Amino acid sequence: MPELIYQSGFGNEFATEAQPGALPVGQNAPQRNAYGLYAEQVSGSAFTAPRGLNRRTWMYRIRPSVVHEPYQPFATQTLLRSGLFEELPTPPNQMRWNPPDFPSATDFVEGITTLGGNGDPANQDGVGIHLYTATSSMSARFFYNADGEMLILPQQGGLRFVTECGILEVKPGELIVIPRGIKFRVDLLDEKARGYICENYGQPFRLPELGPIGANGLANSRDFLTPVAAFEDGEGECEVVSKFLGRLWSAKFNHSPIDVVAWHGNYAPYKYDMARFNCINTVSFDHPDPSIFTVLTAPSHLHGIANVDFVIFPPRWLVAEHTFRPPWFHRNMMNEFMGLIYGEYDAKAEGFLPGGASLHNCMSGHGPDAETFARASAADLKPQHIKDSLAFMFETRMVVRPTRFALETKILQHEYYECWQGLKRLYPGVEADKR
Ligand SMILES: O=C(O)Cc1cc(O)ccc1O
Ligand SMILES: [Fe+2]
Repeated sequence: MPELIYQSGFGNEFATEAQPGALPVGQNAPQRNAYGLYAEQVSGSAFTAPRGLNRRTWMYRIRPSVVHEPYQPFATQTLLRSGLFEELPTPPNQMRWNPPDFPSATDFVEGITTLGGNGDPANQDGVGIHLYTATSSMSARFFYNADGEMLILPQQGGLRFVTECGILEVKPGELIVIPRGIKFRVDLLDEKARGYICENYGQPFRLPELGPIGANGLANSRDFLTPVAAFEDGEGECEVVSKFLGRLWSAKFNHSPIDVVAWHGNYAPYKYDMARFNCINTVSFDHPDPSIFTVLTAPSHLHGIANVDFVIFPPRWLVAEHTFRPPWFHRNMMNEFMGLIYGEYDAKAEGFLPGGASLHNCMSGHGPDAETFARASAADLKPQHIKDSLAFMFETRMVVRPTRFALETKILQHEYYECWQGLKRLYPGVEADKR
């Protein structure tokens, strides 16, 4: 496969054609399109959304999207769940999971396993939080999600996304976002694949405001990559799976839905290499709230309160003076789901594994484990490089309600709470002086 070509910039107005002259000039809907293509607009926002938030793409395709047989319920039982997430009561406990095993002969869609979520796709509010494991490519199956966009984080194994807008490849350390409704197929680049998905039912992810940081920094717009047009002229039978109001549906197509020869617009998949994140942090003392590490934010209707923030803890230098450097003890209004792409997270000495996950919900106390607390309280505060580690957080406004699977699976660590039980009373300071 030749090296893939991408267009750069977050939410740009892109224009791309896989055959010369396929894109009309000066208008969107000519009476007849070049090559006998059909024009189709895909809107990712209301027609009337303000300019800066308006998202739409014009596609020039071999057949319009409407040409298919009716959708039927998807026959395979999967562990994919959606809001309202009411399978079981949500305990206020801190929770942590080991990485999931790899099942055999499961593709990306069949292998999506929901750990929890909040809100309701019917209200376009909230998130679904999933793990995926895959051991086979999707071949003649395609997928689209009408319930939300999907931010996908490979943790093991590379993935090729063959989408209506073109082809993207991602490996662990990169993220990919597939907008609501865009069809795609996932092919494996390695034998096995595993990772995380944040399904965002709400307003699309955008770059956070930078405020006093200035015009540059954190995730820079030019590092987001969108594919160029690429199409399949496939006339064979295939299946399109739709996630619609929390359920999976399946329809027969007599052609590949990846038949977009040209497109222009600002509604398209994108990827980002998290190694490009320009990490900003203290050069004096204490450390800022983890919102300083926000890569992307999806706002809610409440000003300043995200439906979900995507935050990373990338390799960086710790230089804070007279400071307890790991995450402090805390309780939050927001709800924190964390995962680990590789390495070790600086708040946990052990037990939080690459491919695993943790959940600390509204007002549930958490922070460094006893071993980390002891070590960091006594550490020699010379500059320290956190390298080879990438943790992330989906920080969301509403309580993340675990699924039945999440609460009953053997990968749930029932002993998680023990990691804090060694935090002995130090008051009135005699022991503290000795530590
Ligand atoms: O809980 C966590 O590990 C994430 C986190 C890190 C930090 O430095 C401060 C707050 C916070 O929620
Ligand atoms: Fe936290």
